[in-house]
This record gives sequence, C-alpha cells and structure tokens, in this order.
Amino acid sequence: MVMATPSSTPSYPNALLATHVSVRYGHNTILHDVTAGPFQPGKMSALLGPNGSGKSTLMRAIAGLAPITGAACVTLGGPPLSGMPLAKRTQHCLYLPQALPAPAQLPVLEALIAARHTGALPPSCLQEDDVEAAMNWLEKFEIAHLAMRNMSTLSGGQRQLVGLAQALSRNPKALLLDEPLSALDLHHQYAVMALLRRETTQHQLVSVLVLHDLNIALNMTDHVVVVHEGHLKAAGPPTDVLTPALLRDVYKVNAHIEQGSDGKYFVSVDGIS
Ligand SMILES: Nc1ncnc2c1ncn2[C@@H]1O[C@H](COP(=O)(O)OP(=O)(O)OP(=O)(O)O)[C@@H](O)[C@H]1O
Repeated sequence: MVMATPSSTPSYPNALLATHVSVRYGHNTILHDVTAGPFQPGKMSALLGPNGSGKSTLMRAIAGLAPITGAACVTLGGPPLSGMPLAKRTQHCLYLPQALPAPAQLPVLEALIAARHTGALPPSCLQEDDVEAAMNWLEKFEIAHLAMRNMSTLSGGQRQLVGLAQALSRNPKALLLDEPLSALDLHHQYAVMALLRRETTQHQLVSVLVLHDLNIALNMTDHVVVVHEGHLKAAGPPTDVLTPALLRDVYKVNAHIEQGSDGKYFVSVDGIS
C-alpha cells in the first residue's frame, strides 16, 4: 500500500523519523509540512523525485542544515536530534552532500583518517590502528591503490568513492547520502550499492539515499519516498510506489514497469507526457 503519511506504520525504536518539516528560503516555501519515515535500521531507503522537487532540502533539513520553520521534529530513537548541537547531531546522523567540498591538499589515507577524527592530523600523529582501519575502508571501496595520492589529483568518481569511505568510516547510526552514485561508472554504482547494503545490514544502519536511477531504486532498496513539488507524494515498497500513474504524474513520462526473467524490475519509458 502506498502511504503518504506514517500514521498506520508501526514504530521502530531506532528508526529515523522526520515529521512536519517545512523549509522556506526567503518568500519561497520549498518543503510543505513533509513527514518522512520511519526509515528503519538495517534497511536501504531512497528519496526520489524530479529535479528541484526538494530531496536535498529534505535531507539537509533532517541533518540540521536547512532552515526549518514550524513544528518539525527529527528523531532517531532517543531524544530528538532537532535539539542537539550540530556536531553531536552529525555523530548520529551523517549527511554526505551531492557537491563535495573542494578537496584538501592531503593524501587520501590522511583525509580518511582526518574524517574519522573530524579534523586534519599531522602525519606524526597517525596511529597504526587508524591506518589499518582507513586502509580497510579504501579496500572495501576498491581504491586502496589511491591511498598515497593527493586528494586534489583525484577524478570526480574517485573523490566520490573517497567521500563515501569517509562517511562510512565515521560510524554514524544514520547515513544520508545525496546522489552517492552520480559520478560513478556502472561497476562502481553496483559495487557501492552492494557494499552499502552489506554495511547497512551488518551494522543496522539507517541508510537513506537520494537516487535518480529508478532501476536501482526498484531492485536495490527496501523503501522509497517520493517528493514532488515540495510535498510528500508517496512512500512504501518500491514496486508498490513506482506505478505508471506515479511516473506520469511526477516524472512526466509514459512508462511501465517490467520484470525480467531474472526477477529484476526495470522502467520502460515509452515517451514523455
Ligand atoms: N539555498 C537555497 N536558496 C534558495 N533556494 C534554494 C536553496 N536551496 C535549494 N533551493 C531551491 O529549492 C528547490 C529544491 O531544491 P533541492 O536541491 O532540494 O532539489 P532536489 O530535489 O534535490 O533537486 P535535484 O534532483 O535537481 O538535485 C529548488 O527550486 C531550489 O532552487
């Protein structure tokens, strides 16, 4: 069943839930009383919607980085995140932006260690276990060969992989990843999704990803939330939510969902509407 509110959803003790989120920039209201979640631990959730619909704004609001108005509340089990100082909130709920900041003049290995310590460390401070943990993350992301390269020399996709490794290495309870696959080739898109799935399950992370690839959302996430024109349009299991009617209303395409002989779903677009 596609639900636009979580009213009949059972509560989960360590789930991420954002209620009544409104965001305004100047006179423009970008999000209108959006309630999203609960995003459950151990599950992969996707935020979907067209360009400019408010996905990044919703993530930033959940992370405490967008100007919320009204009676919004964000919880992740325990006391509301909304009342916490930003540094503490980030330890619980980590947001990786779509546009990564300019790279530091640091080797990748040091950048990864610095991320865990939330600040740059001189090489003399590098501990053996820090190096081992950082190398372990680089290996998981298939970028161990970049360990000694300066961050400023990396390609866009390599930087995105380092950014993801930095985010995961900080061991948050909830990960908010804004278009984490946008610069990645096909192999790395699927490798990263598989890795995120493993980490999410193993550590019972709350993982929420902004995605534009509906085929990945259909086949590799458990739950999707569709934002349209600043409103919550639909939420639920991907194959329930991504119907031809929704694709027409929200994405302005005539399309249907097909299932291959391998059981995988894919969106077949007939044209724009
Ligand atoms: N700092 C800002 N000041 C003014 N308007 C903003 C600001 N940030 C975002 N907006 C506006 O809010 C709306 C939603 O932007 P947002 O980045 O959340 O969209 P999105 O769904 O993530 O889009 P995309 O898929 O293109 O990344 C857009 O119209 C955007 O121009």
